[in-house]
Amino acid sequence: MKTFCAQRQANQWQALLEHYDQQTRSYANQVACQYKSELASHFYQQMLSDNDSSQYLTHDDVRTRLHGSMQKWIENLFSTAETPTSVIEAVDVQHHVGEVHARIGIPVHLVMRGARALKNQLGERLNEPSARHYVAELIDVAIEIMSHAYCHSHERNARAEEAYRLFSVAENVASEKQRQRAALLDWENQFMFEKAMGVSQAQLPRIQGSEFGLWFRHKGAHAFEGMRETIMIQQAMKHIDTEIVPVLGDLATAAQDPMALLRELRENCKSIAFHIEYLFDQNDALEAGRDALTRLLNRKFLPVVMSKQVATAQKSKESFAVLTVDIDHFKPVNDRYGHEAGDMILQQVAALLMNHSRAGDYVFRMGGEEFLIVLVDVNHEQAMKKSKELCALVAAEPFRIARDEEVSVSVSIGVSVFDGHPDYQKLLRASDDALYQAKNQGRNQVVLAAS
Ligand SMILES: Nc1nc2c(ncn2[C@@H]2O[C@H](COP(=O)(O)OP(=O)(O)OP(=O)(O)O)[C@@H](O)[C@H]2O)c(=O)[nH]1
Repeated sequence: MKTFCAQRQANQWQALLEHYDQQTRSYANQVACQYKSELASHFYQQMLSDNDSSQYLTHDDVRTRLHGSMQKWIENLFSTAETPTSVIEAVDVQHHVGEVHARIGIPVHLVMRGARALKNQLGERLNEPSARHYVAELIDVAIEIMSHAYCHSHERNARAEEAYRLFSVAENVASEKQRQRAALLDWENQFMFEKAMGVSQAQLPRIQGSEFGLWFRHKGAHAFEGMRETIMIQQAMKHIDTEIVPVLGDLATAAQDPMALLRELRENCKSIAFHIEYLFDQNDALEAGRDALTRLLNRKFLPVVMSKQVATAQKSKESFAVLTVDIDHFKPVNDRYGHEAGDMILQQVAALLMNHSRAGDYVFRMGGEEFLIVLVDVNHEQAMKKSKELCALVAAEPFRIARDEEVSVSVSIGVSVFDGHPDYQKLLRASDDALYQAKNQGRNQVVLAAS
C-alpha cells in the first residue's frame, strides 16, 4: 500500500519535472542554491514568529541543527534529476521528513506557513515566470508528500496512544474467554441432545452458525488475524459442518461408524477449545502490551513511552537515558541447553532487569534476546553507573535451567542520554550503535553513545 502510494507520488513528481524544460529547472536550481542560506533563515523566521512554535522549536535548535538541514533540503529538492531512482529517493526524503515532524509533533499548518514563505522568497529572486511556477509547484508536491506521511504517522500514533490508554485502564479479556469457552460447550451439548432426539440432518445445528461460530467468524478471526491457531479453528469448524454433521445426520447413507464420528466431533471441539485458550492467553499479553514470555512491556508501546518521555524531559529540563541490552552469545546457549532452557534464562534476565529498575523506569522486551530500558531522571553518570551495575549483576547471577543446573550469561549494553533533540528515533539509534560497539569490543560491557 505504502509502495503503491510512493510510486504514485513519484509519477506525479516525474510528470512535473517533465512539464518544465531543462533550462528552467537549471535556472531555478542555481538560484535556490545561491540563496539557500537566506531562504532557510526566512523559513524559520516565519515558523518562529508563530506563538505556538516555541513548543516545538527554539532559536537554538534552528541555529545548531535545523538551518543546515533546511539548506540541504532545498539543495536536494531542486537538484532532483528526472531519473526514476532520483525521483523515488526524493519522495522517500519527503516521507521521512513528514514522519519526523509527526514524531516531534510539529503541526502541518506551521510547515505550510514556512513553505509559503519559501515560495514567495524564492519567487522574488526569479526573473522568469515559468521558473516561478516550477518552484511553486515543486515545493507544493514536496509538502503534499510530507503531509501525507505526517497524517499517516499521526494516525498510527493516535491509535497506539489509544491502545496505551486502554492498557492503562487494564481492559479485561478474561471474561470474553470464559464466555466463548461456555458458548462452544453449549453448542456441543445442544448438538448431542438434538442428535439423540433424532432431529433431521438439515435441522441439526451447525457450529459455524452457533453463537461461538458467529463470534469467531466475525470477531475472533479478526482479533487473532495472522495466528496459525486461527486458521486451525476455521478448518476444524468447516470440517465439522461439512464432513461430520451431514454424515452423522444422515444415518441411512452413512457408511461410517456413528460412534467414531461422534468421537471425531468431540476431538475437533476439544482442539478448538485448546486453540482458543492459547489465542486468548497470547492476546491477553499482547492486548495488555506485555510480552507473553517475560511479562515485560512489548515494543508496541515504545513510541508512546518515548514521545511522552521527550515531552516531559523538554518541559522539566530533566534528562533520561535509553539502555539497549542484549544477551551475549545466546545462540550457543540455546543450541547447547535447548530452547526451553533459553526461555527460562530470558525470563530470569527480564526479572533481574525489572527488579533492579525503579518504579518510574520502563523495561521492554524488544524481541529475541534484546531488551530496552528507559531510565527516567538520570544524567550521563547515573545512567552509566546503573548500566554497569546491571551488566555486573547479570554476569554474577547463576541462571537456573533445571532443578540443579545453572548457567551463566552476560549482556552488552548500549547507552544513550537525551540531549534535547526532539526526535526519539535518534536516541534509539544511538543506543543501538553503542550496543554494536560493545559487542565488537568483546561483549559483557557498557558503551556510552557519543553525543
Ligand atoms: N529460547 C529462546 N531463544 C530465542 C528467543 N528469541 C530469540 N532466540 C534466540 O536467540 C539467539 C540469538 O542469536 P544471535 O542473534 O546470533 O546472537 P547471539 O548468539 O546472542 O550473539 P551476540 O548477540 O552477537 O552476542 C538465536 O539463537 C535465537 O533463536 C526466544 O524467545 N526464546
